[in-house]
Order: sequence, then C-alpha cells, then structure tokens
Amino acid sequence: MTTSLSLRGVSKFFGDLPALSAVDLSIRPGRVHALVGENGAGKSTLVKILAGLEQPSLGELQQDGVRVSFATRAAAIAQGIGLVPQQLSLIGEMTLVENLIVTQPFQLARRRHAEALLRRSAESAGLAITTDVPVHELGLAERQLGELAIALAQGARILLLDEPTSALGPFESAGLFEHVRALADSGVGVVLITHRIDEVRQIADDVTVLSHGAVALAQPVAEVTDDELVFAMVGSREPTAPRTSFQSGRDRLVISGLTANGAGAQVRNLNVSVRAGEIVGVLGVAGNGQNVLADAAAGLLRPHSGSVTVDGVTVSGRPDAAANAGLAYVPEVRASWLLPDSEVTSSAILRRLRDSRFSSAGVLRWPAITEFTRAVMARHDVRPLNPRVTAGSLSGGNQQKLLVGRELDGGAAVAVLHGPTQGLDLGAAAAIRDEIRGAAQAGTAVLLVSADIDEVHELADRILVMNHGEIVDELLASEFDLQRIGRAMAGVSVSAPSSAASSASASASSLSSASVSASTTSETGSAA
Ligand SMILES: Nc1ncnc2c1ncn2[C@@H]1O[C@H](COP(=O)(O)OP(=O)(O)OP(=O)(O)O)[C@@H](O)[C@H]1O
Repeated sequence: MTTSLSLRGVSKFFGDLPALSAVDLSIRPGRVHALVGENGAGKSTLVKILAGLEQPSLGELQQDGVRVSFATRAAAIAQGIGLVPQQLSLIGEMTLVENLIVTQPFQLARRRHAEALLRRSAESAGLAITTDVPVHELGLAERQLGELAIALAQGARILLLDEPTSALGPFESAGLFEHVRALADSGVGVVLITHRIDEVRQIADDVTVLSHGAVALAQPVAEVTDDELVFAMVGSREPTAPRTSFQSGRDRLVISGLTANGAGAQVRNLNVSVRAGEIVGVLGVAGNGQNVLADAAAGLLRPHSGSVTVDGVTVSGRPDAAANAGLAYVPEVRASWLLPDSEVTSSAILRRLRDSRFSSAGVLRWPAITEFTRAVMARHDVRPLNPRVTAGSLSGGNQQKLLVGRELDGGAAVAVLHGPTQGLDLGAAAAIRDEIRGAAQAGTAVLLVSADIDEVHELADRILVMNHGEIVDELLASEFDLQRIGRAMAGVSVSAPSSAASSASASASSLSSASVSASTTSETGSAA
C-alpha cells in the first residue's frame, strides 16, 4: 500500500525565531525527493515535523489529501512514516532486534517474532544486517542500514532520511542508494536530506532547496541545472584560498607499530608520522579501521602494542596527556565530544576546564567563559550567536562548526580530524578547510581521516589508504591517482595484474563518477 504526504503552508518558530516559513512540499509514492540547503536552513526541522517529533506552529500536514496531525513519533510510525535521523538514534548496548522491540513494545513483545520481522524486512529490501551483536559494535554504515531495516519493519511507506551519507564513503553511499532506489521503485516515497549535488543527480526525482526556512526552489531534478541549485543554496561567494606548498618540518605525531582494537575493527602494525605543517589524509571504505586509528592517535584507545607520541610525549591510552601535549581531536561521532543538553558555553570550554582563565580554586568564572564562547562562535560563524542556547538545539552543521572551531583554536601541536566537514554546507565546509590549511600553515601536524576523496585530494600533502586495518598504499599529493586509490580501497593489490584490476574496475568507475560529480560540488563550492 502506498501513501503520499505533504506540508501546506507550514511555519515553525522556536521562540521568536522562524526555522520554517510557509513551506509547501509533497512526497509522492515511488519518488525520491531531495531536500537541500545551507546549515540551519530548516531541513531537519521539516523532517521532524513530518516524523511527529515537532509540531508546526502554522499550516498543516496532509496524508493522501486528508489533513492529519502526528502528535508523537509513535503516531507517525503508525501511519507508515519511517525516519533515519541525522544523529543515529539506536541504543548502542542493544542489538537491532532489541532496538526494534523498544519502539513497539506492545506489538512486538515476542523476540522471535520481532527478529523474524526485521530479517524479513531487511531481506525484502536486500539489506545485509547483523542482528546478534550490540549496535555499538557495528560500523556507521551498518548502523545506517540497521536504522533503515527497523523503519521498514515498522511498516514505513514514507522514508525520511536525514543526511544518511554524510559519514559514508562513495562505496557505502552507492550501496545505500541502490537500496533506496529499489524501495522507491516498490512504491515507497522518500525524502533525502543531503548537501551533495552529485547525490541529488544520482538518486532524486524531485528537489526542494530551503534557504533561511523558506522554499527557494522546488522542481523535478531533470529540469534544474547544477548552477541553479548551487545559486538557490548559497547565492554567490568569494573563492577559497588555495593551499600553499608544504615545507617539511619535524615529526610531531609519531605512531609506531600500533596494533589496537576499537568499535568493530582492528588496526595492525601501523606506522604513521606527521610533520609540523603537514596534512596527511587517510582514506578507506568505512569500517576498515580508520576510526580505530583516529581514536588511538587521540590517546583514547590503549593499544595492544606500539605507541603514539606527540612532540616526543607518549600519549597512547592517555587522553589527558594527549590534551596536555596539545592534541586536538574531532571524532567521527560529534555527539560524543559535545554536551548537547547543556548551554554552548559548557561545550566550548569542555577541553579547557583547567585553564586558569575559566576556573580558579574549583570555581568556574562564568563571565570569562561566556565571553570566550561568544568569541569562538563568532570566529567560526556558529549560528545563532547565543552562548546560552543548548548545544543540542544548534543545527547539525552548526554543532560541527563549534566542535572544529573549539579544537583548532589556540594552535594545536597535532590535530586528528575525522570527517571534519561532514554535514556542512558548501560554504561552511570551505571555511573549515581554510581553517585546516591555516592550522597547518601555523605548524600543526594534521591527520585528516575522511570519507570524502575530494576533500583529501584538495587538502592533503600525503595520502594513506587503509584496508582491513592496514595501510595498503601511500601517495604524495603530486601522485594522486583515483584509479589507484579506488583499487587500494577496494582491497585490490596496488601492483595487481590487469585481470584483478578489471574486477575492481566497476568500483573504480563508480568511485570515479562519484568523484567527478563530487568535484563539481567542491569546485562550485570554492568558485561560487
Ligand atoms: N529545538 C530547537 N530549539 C531552538 N532552535 C532550534 C531547535 N531546533 C532547531 N533550531 C533552530 O532552527 C534552525 C533550523 O535548524 P535545522 O536543524 O532544521 O537546520 P538544518 O537545515 O537541518 O541544518 P544542518 O544542515 O546544519 O543540519 C536553526 O537556526 C536551529 O538553530
């Protein structure tokens, strides 16, 4: 059974601030509707209204042409509205089956029934999921597919996907889109929030651009050009500064013989050093140990063997020592490094609690903290510029700007950045890349772990490729070769004979097309 869902003249105010203004939008069976717009444009708010998590201040929802209201998430689920939120919502200690049961405890009291339902829903959509381990042991891509399977098991006929690909590499994104396309072809209506124009082209039938809460453009994708989309999203901007060439400095981050276990992955015998002023990019299909490398480099994981030093100080397994040695860290999951329920001030000084400017004799100095927070927010364009709002009320992109800004401010010795621009719009991503270049210019050694090949291409002086927990290839920026990187990411030996290379050619060509169109995005981002 199919269903359509629309918003008619919907506005949403938080206090006096309008997050949405008189928005019309229709989601139709069998069609994928892309929702794009700058950070803070109102995309997540719109999706939350469709999902029953927020109520419109004005206007109405219609399902199959009839006025409806979803007072709660459960009410929307009952009407077939599935949601995969931006911050993944699964409970880490539970399996996917248990996560499904807690959403519908009455209907799914029997575990065997819930498990069969989840498996059946996943299989019918071709999703490979693991149902018998706690969710925190799954990689991000697997969790995303798990959320999708749960939405289907709940009977979703409309799927709301809030930036499902922001932390995924091109392989996982392509895989996810295949499933989404198949679901749409079976009659499901899909809303996809994304910042990437190549993704709009790849999968969407219709596109709506939100700008400052209002609809700036709404058209079938086939009838709109990239330039029109970019202009509707960002207007016009100054070009970003190119990276000046890297002058070799001393080793600041040294990882020697590192073997460690982390969330669902292992790294083996890694040797990486990053010099002052150097940006080393790490690429790999998600789940191949990049997050373990990043956590270990930040001192958060105790390795089985090997060590991590920052300016000669051993920091492995010692996050305090890492912070004292001047290590900045932006983890893949930003929620773990911010305090969403507290005012932005708390998140801004989280890593500076012992700074004498902000506390003395155990007493916090709030005027200084508030002033500092306001300055961080202003410097990094975090909106709204109000230190008193909770960090969790900031849009996803503004949370990311706060986090990256907080970490890079103050001249770090080493910066370990995992997906620093994920979830950012073109302008904000360009600003963060400028900050990363600026930090390197000032002598910070940067380890940049990213799923975004274009970003690594644009920033890195050297590129490492990871597969199955090992570094399988290393290239200088001047040796950048997409086919070679694609083969290494796909686990095909770099010096593979042509028969093996041809088996990887499908992945390499999908990589290539992802990147060609993605480079359109970043070029427009910098040129627009
Ligand atoms: N619960 C809330 N309380 C106060 N303001 C909020 C709340 N939720 C959202 N906002 C504000 O509404 C505006 C729109 O936010 P929203 O999260 O919808 O943007 P977005 O387009 O999804 O951004 P992003 O791309 O960064 O995720 C922002 O200014 C945000 O700060």
